[in-house]
Amino acid sequence: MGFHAQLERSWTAAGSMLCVGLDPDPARYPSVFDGAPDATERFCRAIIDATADIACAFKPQIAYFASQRGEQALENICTYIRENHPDVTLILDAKRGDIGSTADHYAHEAFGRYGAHAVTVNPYLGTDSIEPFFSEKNNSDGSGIILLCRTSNPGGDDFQSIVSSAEHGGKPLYVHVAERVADQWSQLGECGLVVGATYPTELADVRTIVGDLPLLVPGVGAQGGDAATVMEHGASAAGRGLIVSSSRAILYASAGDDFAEAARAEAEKTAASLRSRA
Ligand SMILES: O=C(O)c1cc(=O)[nH]c(=O)n1[C@@H]1O[C@H](COP(=O)(O)O)[C@@H](O)[C@H]1O
Repeated sequence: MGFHAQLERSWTAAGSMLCVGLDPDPARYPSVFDGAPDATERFCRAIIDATADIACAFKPQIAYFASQRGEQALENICTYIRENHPDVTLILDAKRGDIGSTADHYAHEAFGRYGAHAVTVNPYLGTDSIEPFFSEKNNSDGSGIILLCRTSNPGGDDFQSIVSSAEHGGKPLYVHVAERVADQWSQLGECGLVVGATYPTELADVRTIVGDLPLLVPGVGAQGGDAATVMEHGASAAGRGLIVSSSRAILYASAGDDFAEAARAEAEKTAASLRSRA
């Protein structure tokens, strides 16, 4: 099943557009995991099982695993999600982007090794850096890419808000990205875009440009974005179209033995603001 069809299935099954970000930081694990060699895998599985029925997506962040030599744990967790929670969309947050010959390997990593339904990709190397993600060799299941458009961090302004010359339309760079994805890259394969919850005006602009394409919206919870505002500015005409991601606020809702229950309670609170209207 392709990325977009999988996402429709997930929105319906979860009844919400909440994505739980998996950013496992050993320094913040509850003490029950002290000294456990498989702590990362067990911590993530506990969070996954506690939230799977109300989450449309899980989004593991690859750096959190790679920095602790945890690629095998990531692989196991991805397999666990695909096998035990098939209704939930698996998004690998890797923010890849490179020349075609290298992008080929990034695509194989995301879809072949980790079995992701979609992977986050940096658009700035252009069309030939995107094509390998959609080649038959790397992607026979219709997996998708989610392109960074207007990121949630303040420094996103440094480049993404620069307005092009009149010759190029006199628009901010993130608008050029949205237009390119909507008009051209969506013809190559199934796409989505990243727009931070912390920039609701830009979120509304991007929604207008890209029609029904899915928007991954990080920045609620720890970064201060508001879920209800995201719904208001970012939902598609059908009241769907969003993957609203929160990581730390859910993962570390409690440092005690009740961490999984606390994670669920926090996830429920956010999901309630993100109920799809369709
Ligand atoms: O692509 C992303 O997921 C992403 C894009 C963006 O613009 N901002 C952003 O915070 N993220 C990721 O989303 C997660 C946010 O985590 P919390 O702030 O703890 O919810 C991190 O894993 C970030 O790497």
